Amino acid sequence: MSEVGGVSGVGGVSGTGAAGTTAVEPAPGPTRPTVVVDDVHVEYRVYASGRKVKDQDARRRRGAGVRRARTVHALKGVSFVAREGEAIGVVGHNGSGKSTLLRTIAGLTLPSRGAVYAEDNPALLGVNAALINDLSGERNVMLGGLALGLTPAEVRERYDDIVAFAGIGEFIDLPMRTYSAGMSARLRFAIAASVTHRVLLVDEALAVGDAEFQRRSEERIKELREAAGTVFLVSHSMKSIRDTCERALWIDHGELRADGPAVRVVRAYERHVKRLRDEGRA
Ligand SMILES: Nc1ncnc2c1ncn2[C@@H]1O[C@H](COP(=O)(O)OP(=O)(O)OP(=O)(O)O)[C@@H](O)[C@H]1O
Repeated sequence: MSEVGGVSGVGGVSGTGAAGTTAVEPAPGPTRPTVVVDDVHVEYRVYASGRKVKDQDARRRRGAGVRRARTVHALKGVSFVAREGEAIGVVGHNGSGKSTLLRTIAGLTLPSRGAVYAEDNPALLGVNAALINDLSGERNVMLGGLALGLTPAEVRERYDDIVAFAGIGEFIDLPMRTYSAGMSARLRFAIAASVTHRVLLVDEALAVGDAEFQRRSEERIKELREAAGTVFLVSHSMKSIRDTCERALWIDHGELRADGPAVRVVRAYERHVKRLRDEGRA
């Protein structure tokens, strides 16, 4: 993370044993940062066709058919540091900015202000991963594997495991357009999870499978974490967040409302949702 001056130095805590004495084991410090999100703002420009202008002159002045732009401020000054070995859940209401946060960390959406510094190329593993619906599952495994930086030989080596993990049986020979939403999402997860990423971003993938698939994906996330990676998990399932992550971020209307132990953040978020429900606002 060369752009982050000074940040990579905060992980290690060096021993300070006095001369002539036995070296003192360094106290266990925080692990190395893998992602630094620094005051990130994301604004989308949304174009909508405006009201029809009846008056001809006004129409000419305003330009007939010119669409008016509106700005959606999806992230508003979000900052945090993620570290090696952490699994971080991201919770929040619909439209709060969770997917935008993941897309920004992955470098797919550019911040309008602020910056993201990441070690390695964070891989976004979501239901949106670019596969081609007219190709068979088998061709898509090759395509997805190559897109993740594997060689053709490496993809072939992992092929059977990927197909078994996705659990889509003989459908693997059929075009992906014949798959149910759950089947194609499981295949996307299986392809992306076949590579040990340093930073893995998972968007709702766990919600797509049955209980058995969810158990396997949670296990895989744990393995990736133990391989000293950092995993971000966006989910509306508070159980998945609690079972998989020890830390959670709560995004509320684009702002980071809480960052702390998953159990506490989830509890606070659930209380908030209940309060809104009680007040008839959710
Ligand atoms: N490509 C886009 N163009 C314009 N606006 C967008 C775009 N993507 C997201 N938004 C808007 O940005 C805000 C945050 O959206 P985002 O998808 O990040 O929320 P989310 O928390 O992931 O929602 P959900 O839980 O429903 O998936 C919303 O108001 C959404 O309408």
